[in-house]
Amino acid sequence: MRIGIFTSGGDAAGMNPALKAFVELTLEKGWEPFFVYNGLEGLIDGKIRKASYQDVAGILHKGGTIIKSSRSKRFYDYEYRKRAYDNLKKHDIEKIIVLGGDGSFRAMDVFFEEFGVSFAGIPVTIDNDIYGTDYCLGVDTALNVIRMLLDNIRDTASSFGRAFVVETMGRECGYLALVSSITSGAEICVIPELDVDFVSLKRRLSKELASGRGYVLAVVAEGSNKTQQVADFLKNDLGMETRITTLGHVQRGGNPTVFDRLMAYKFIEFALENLRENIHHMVGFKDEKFYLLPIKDVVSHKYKINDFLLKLGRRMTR
Ligand SMILES: Nc1ncnc2c1ncn2[C@@H]1O[C@H](COP(=O)(O)OP(=O)(O)O)[C@@H](O)[C@H]1O
Ligand SMILES: O=P(O)(O)OC[C@H]1O[C@](O)(COP(=O)(O)O)[C@@H](O)[C@@H]1O
Repeated sequence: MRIGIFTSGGDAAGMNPALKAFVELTLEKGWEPFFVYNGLEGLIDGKIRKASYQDVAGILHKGGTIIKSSRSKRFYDYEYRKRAYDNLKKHDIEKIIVLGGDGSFRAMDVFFEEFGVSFAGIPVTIDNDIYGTDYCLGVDTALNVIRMLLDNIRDTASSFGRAFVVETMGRECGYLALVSSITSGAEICVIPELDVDFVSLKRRLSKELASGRGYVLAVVAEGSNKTQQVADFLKNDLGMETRITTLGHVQRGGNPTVFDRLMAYKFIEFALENLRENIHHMVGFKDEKFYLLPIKDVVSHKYKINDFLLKLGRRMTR
């Protein structure tokens, strides 16, 4: 059997370990692994090549994706999806594994409906915002990168007695900011999922500053659109010298953590074990178990951060 794999949408650490696992486990099964380079764009352009052990040697520790990723405007048009299908047929590729987010899964589901190409989607995004899975590959590495950066910012914040507003990525989801706030001991956490009570915050932080607090760290999710507002609050209401740091794409890079490397193997193994005819599902990880969820269920629901984490985060909003 010939199986293709591609990486699509925002890259994340864990993609390379997953590619390595894919080649090794596919060859062990006596199947033929193929790489589609450059995501959906490469599928349209026929950038498809048989993969070998050599291709995946020495990549386990690398962030990003050695086969490149893309966002594709063309894939929204039937004409280009047909071209993509013809490319797969040319190589006799029967099934696909896609490493990406819900956008990529949606794209492949449309493709499945039109051409019947079975596929398994493995959730990979630093945002950890996909319905049906507690964990998306790459989020652990991103959180560790953010932790390191927040620790660095704390060093300078405390040295100067300043307030820092640190903006994380995450699109509309506050997961990265929330977990980072909790695990870095931030004083303020602002995410789209929680309301902020600036009056209570002022009361609490004024008291703390009066009794010796030397600096303030606020972590703000990009999706809340409140970075400037929080900075203005710290400057005007608390009278603090304030700086904004937007972490940006540094959060997407870095070598994958042990956890992401291990999870990459587990996700791929489960996907290959279940890559039957007519599969058009995501491999989810819930309550410590892998399972399959139809893509239509994934894309028709919104991911919700669990209540326990939200409860911990709420303390930093007031
Ligand atoms: N409804 C759709 N029909 C066709 N292609 C789609 C559809 N939705 C998403 N895509 C394709 O999937 C790509 C990846 O989606 P995107 O949201 O950018 O990333 P992610 O997979 O990380 O969520 C898009 O650039 C687009 O080419
Ligand atoms: O790299 P780009 O195109 O600037 O996109 C930035 C976005 O990609 C992400 O890093 C990852 O998002 P996806 O995994 O959904 O693609 C977001 O957190 C961020 O908002």
